[in-house]
Amino acid sequence: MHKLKKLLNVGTERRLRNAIATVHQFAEDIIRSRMEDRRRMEEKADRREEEVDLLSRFFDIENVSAEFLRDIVISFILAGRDTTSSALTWFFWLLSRSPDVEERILEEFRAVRARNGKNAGDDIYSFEELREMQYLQAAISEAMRLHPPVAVDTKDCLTDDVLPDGHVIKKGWFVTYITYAMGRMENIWGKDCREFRPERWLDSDGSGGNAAAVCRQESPFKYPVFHAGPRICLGKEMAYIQMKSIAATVLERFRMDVLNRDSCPEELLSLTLRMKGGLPVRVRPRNAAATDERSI
Ligand code: HEM
Repeated sequence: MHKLKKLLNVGTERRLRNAIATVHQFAEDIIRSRMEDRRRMEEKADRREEEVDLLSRFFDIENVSAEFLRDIVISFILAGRDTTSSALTWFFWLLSRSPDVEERILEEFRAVRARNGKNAGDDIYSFEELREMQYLQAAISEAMRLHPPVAVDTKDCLTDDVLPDGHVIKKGWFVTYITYAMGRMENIWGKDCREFRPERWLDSDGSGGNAAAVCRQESPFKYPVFHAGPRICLGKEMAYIQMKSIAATVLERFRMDVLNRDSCPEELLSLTLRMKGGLPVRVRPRNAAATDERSI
């Protein structure tokens, strides 16, 4: 039926075609506006290397086509936006139920600020300072173990194959792995697999302000949150930097009181694992009176 609908451009196929056109237009507008910025900067001879953004770097590829640029923009928006926001939503919810974890994260901020001769709230954290935040890295990794942004992933087999464990796969079959289930399996993560325990990621337990504790890099085949093998997520490092930067900036300045934190939010499985209804929170500046607050 869908082939007929496509030929006649009716029903769901018509809606799909219109939706694709909207997405393409959105991406093309971003490219046009970036190209104009770049032209203006070049006219003013004001193009500093460190200010060249990711998209502009693709402009420099020889014979790059308009379609290629458009698809790059769409890939990065689809792959990089909903994933990190899903991870942070679940992270903030888990944190609201684990005040001891939050306190350890705040302790880490204080230690990083002190090491770099700064005070809380001075300016946003530098790339190097974010790297030093190994406990925060562990807490975010642990949140994504329990609530992976890409909870289910499916591959289409191009030729007959045999998996390492001997399973035969035929051309055209779909193979699905469920990252969500793998993150909660006792034989992978141990008896406390359902607990939110960032310490499981640290090479030493790091308690008592031990700055040497390092967040372990798990095998992607044990922790396929970013997929594994040759098609592993290209934005993994960028994703950690973004998430740590947002978590650090928000948590250092604000207290996030999650409303209904004792009820478990409903999970919505789409391309990413979303939280039904979002995460309503009451925000107030740290160290401010309880009355000075906003709900969002
Ligand atoms: C918490 C955040 C993120 C998670 C959990 C995540 C997860 C994943 C997963 C599971 C895949 C494999 C999809 C598949 O092949 O079926 C993937 C691919 C990809 N991701 Fe991410 N991602 C995240 C953030 C980002 C960011 C921020 C970017 C870029 C700005 C990005 C760019 C990409 C790209 C380009 C691919 C395709 C790689 C390829 O097919 O060779 N991702 N990601």
